[in-house]
Amino acid sequence: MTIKAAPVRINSRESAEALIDRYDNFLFDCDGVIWLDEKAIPGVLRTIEYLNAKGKKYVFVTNNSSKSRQDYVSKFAKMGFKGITKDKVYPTCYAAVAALKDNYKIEPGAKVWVLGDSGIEQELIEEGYIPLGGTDERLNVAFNPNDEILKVDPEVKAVIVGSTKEFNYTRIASTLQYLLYNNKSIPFIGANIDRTYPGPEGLILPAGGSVVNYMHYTSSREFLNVGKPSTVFLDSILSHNGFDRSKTLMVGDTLYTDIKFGNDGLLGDGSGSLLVLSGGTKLPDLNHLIQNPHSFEDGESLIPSFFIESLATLTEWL
Ligand SMILES: O=C(O)[C@H](O)[C@H](O)COP(=O)(O)O
Ligand SMILES: [Mg+2]
Repeated sequence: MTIKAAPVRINSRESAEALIDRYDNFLFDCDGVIWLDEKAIPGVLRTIEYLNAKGKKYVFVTNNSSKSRQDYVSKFAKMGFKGITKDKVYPTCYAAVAALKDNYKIEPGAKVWVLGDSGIEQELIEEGYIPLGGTDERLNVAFNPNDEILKVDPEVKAVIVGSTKEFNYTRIASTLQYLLYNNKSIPFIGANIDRTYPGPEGLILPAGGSVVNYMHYTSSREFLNVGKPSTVFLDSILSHNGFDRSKTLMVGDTLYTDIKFGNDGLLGDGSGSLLVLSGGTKLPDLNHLIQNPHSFEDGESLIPSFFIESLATLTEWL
């Protein structure tokens, strides 16, 4: 068994410069790294501008499925980030639709049931699929066992579940009908496994994985996780962008999604993960992991190569 070295703290000009020089490409998580809900984390924009000036390449990889790539383009622009185009943003609503085609060979034109926010619907429509469920207003009602919406449409070819702030019994019950239909034969795609995410005002909020796992439990069905730490997701991002794995760094705030993504994907020749403490993981959490890696499932794979207070701190040292 190999014991992973303790992460290196980026806390000097030399360590910050060495980190930036070492990597050509950066994968940035969003919630907890770039922003907390609708508020940009102070100073992060300056770090991105610094990387632009240095000619570094980067994309954003978020497990959040609530917004489409186009929505993210608008969100970045509103916060003052320049030149963030659709091809630089990888939310899991996009990854889920890619899985329909690549994993399940479901052709555009098919109907897909959605439990999740509008990002999934928008990405489905963009690829020529027909979303059902999702933000349909008929789901915003108190549960009624005679409701038409509980009747399965036999043309539905897959179910996608992701983050939603509209979680109610009518949505759960209607989604369950599809997951149980025809001997549980309709593919079940989950946008992520995140339990929580860091919201505004220091709030820790339920994330998409809590919705996905609710449906996993109630249906007794496994799901395909298309989000971080999926190596399929990572490989497709690296290949779309022509990023050399050994020169790429993953920057995130969650150990079991972001850091595992970078570590399992062997980024930076095995030293390609940077934890920021501006989101859901705090220093005591990291110390607890380092001291007790074996009390976590696959604990060694959760230990970052580097850590820093925030992405903004990187340029404060330069
Ligand atoms: O489902 C969610 O809400 C997401 O898991 C959560 O927002 C994490 O997103 P990320 O940190 O990957 O941007
Ligand atoms: Mg995050």
